[in-house]
Amino acid sequence: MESPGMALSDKYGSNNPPAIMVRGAYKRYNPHSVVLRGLNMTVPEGTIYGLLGPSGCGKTTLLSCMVGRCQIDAGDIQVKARTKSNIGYMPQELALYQEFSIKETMTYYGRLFGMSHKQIETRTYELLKFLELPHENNIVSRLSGGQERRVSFAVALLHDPQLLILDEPTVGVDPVLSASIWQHLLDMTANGNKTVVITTHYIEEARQAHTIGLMRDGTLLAEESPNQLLLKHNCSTLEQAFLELSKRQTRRSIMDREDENCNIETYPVPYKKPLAPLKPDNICSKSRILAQLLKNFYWMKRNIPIMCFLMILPVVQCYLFCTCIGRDPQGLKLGVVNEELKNGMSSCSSYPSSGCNFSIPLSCRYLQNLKDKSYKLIEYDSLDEAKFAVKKNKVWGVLYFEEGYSESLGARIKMPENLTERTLNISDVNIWQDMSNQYVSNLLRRDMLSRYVMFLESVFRDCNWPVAMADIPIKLEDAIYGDNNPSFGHFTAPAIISLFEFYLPMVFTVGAILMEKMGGLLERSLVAGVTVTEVILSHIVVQYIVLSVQTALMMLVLFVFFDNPMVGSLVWSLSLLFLTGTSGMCYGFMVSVFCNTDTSATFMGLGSFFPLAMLSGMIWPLEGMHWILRSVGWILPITLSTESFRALSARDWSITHPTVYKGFLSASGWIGVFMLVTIIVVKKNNGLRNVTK
Ligand SMILES: Nc1ncnc2c1ncn2[C@@H]1O[C@H](COP(=O)(O)OP(=O)(O)OP(=O)(O)O)[C@@H](O)[C@H]1O
Repeated sequence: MESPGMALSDKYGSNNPPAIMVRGAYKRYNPHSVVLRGLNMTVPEGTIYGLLGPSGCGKTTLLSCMVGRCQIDAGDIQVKARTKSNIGYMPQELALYQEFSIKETMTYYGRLFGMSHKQIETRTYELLKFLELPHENNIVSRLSGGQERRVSFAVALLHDPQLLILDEPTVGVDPVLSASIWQHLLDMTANGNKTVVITTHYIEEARQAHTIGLMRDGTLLAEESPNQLLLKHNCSTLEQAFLELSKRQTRRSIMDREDENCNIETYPVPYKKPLAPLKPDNICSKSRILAQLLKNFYWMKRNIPIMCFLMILPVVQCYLFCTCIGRDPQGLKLGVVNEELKNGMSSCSSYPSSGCNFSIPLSCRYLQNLKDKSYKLIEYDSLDEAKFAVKKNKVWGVLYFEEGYSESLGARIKMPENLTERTLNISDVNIWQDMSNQYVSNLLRRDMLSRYVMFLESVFRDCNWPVAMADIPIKLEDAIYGDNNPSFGHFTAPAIISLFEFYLPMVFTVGAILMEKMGGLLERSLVAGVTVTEVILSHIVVQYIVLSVQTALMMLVLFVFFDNPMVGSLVWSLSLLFLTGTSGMCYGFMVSVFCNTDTSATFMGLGSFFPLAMLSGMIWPLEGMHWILRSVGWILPITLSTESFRALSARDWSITHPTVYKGFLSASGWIGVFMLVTIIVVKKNNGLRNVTK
């Protein structure tokens, strides 16, 4: 049986060579969804080819394969306009940057096609006039649906391509304009140089096409000129002809199924090697990179609030981190039961705060020391009452001084020979604590001990005894690295900056790539000839500009305003941060090739953020983790770089120190891993393809 599309030129006697030839094309998205089933199609050069068929029959898929958006699994597609810049493609989705003005849109695509400023200007003027579009400064998102569609059409016509592939260009366009669009297409093809393939749902308007391909279930039912089609099937409308052919196809497939000997059409196994996609003119072109950069800057110009947010976010995070985390709690409440002040003795305020007198309540001097450290002391009459207050969470602990505390302490210090166990007990300060909060309880213990030593030293000083005798016999000398009184912030500041340095570029990259992927924008640019290399290069340029500002601001906040230690080489520190930022950006590329929606990217981003933050030794030293988790932690992207940054900032170790260079190696290694995975997936998907429509 003759297959439509196989012998078109014979049937029509057309001398035109084919501009597009499809032979035995098979395509499926998954095993249960075969979209093209051995389709044959011939588009003669210099003609309009109307591709008609019900929704879901595979028209868009076929056009996508023609322009290289996706690849067929088997068969052959030959497109005469070999390079992408000779093709004008209008996808079904609008695929326009909503924030751009019409002029910016035209400039971007014009630059992509290597047009000069003057050429873009002239062509934009012509197309705006012809398509009855509003002024070029209008923003795309503020146009009506039909106007947006016309802008999309104008983009496809902009560089006056040899082959126009239009997926439903007349949807939402009024009949008058639709007629003039068809007239324009007829004029274009009149001299036989330009070819148009067009899909439309308005079957009757396709009567103006030179050839009509009626498509159903992934094959062509017929491929004829409109008149021949009507004559052959004795119909007055194309719609009737299509119905007639559909009925025949349905009858045939029922008969095929009933006939045991019939070869039921199966998917070709093994697949033939798919065709290479249409190539751009070259892998990397200056004009296309410039166009990409231009587009990125247009985007930034139109999204100033987002850009400000991206700059301010790390500053605010660092500020909040330094002010909220790592500082000692202030004004903690402690209960006091002081039996020394009972039995008619007045309050602490009536006793001197110095002197070498053990018959006045020395407990008051110790308590004063605690008050000086911002503790709030609440007096209770009995120990039971005070302990109850701890249980009721009114105080964090209770200090108990027995009657005769000061005399017993004096006796203990002077060590008389008849010192009894009882005297020793009375000279103790008894403390009960709420230990449910590890950080607060440890802090209380630290302060109560250090303040006790200070108190004893002051007593020894007043009594003219050697002050050193009051201290425990351990001498903490000056710190070799870091501050003598390090704060938690000193430990975490390098981790915070590494974490932000990794995640901010990741978020920015995923946001930028997904925005383009989801709206079909990236695919339109890829069809227009942009290469993945160019997309990545132009993104890197913009990313580095943003990252430089973010890094400078974070460094200012963390190391200048909040004075966290930064004693090492600024050049190496910044280099390490940029390397970490680059690995974050590459991670972003990887996430964007795996994810097609914001939601999946958010899950992937969040899903990796928390384990990374926990396991990278950012909040807690790695030595405190279970050895298995510690081993995992060491190989994560920011662990070694954080350690390296700590070594640089707090210890001024040189690049030759293993801790420092391992950070650089780790960040570089991760860049390699992320990019390798990205490239593999991109190659597998034939570009940064979106599997959604
Ligand atoms: N990315 C994809 N992944 C999986 N299935 C897809 C994908 N794109 C299209 N399909 C399926 O392939 C079939 C053909 O879709 P296609 O968009 O090519 O049809 P169409 O003829 O252009 O339809 P319409 O006229 O409604 O645009 C549909 O069943 C659709 O669900």
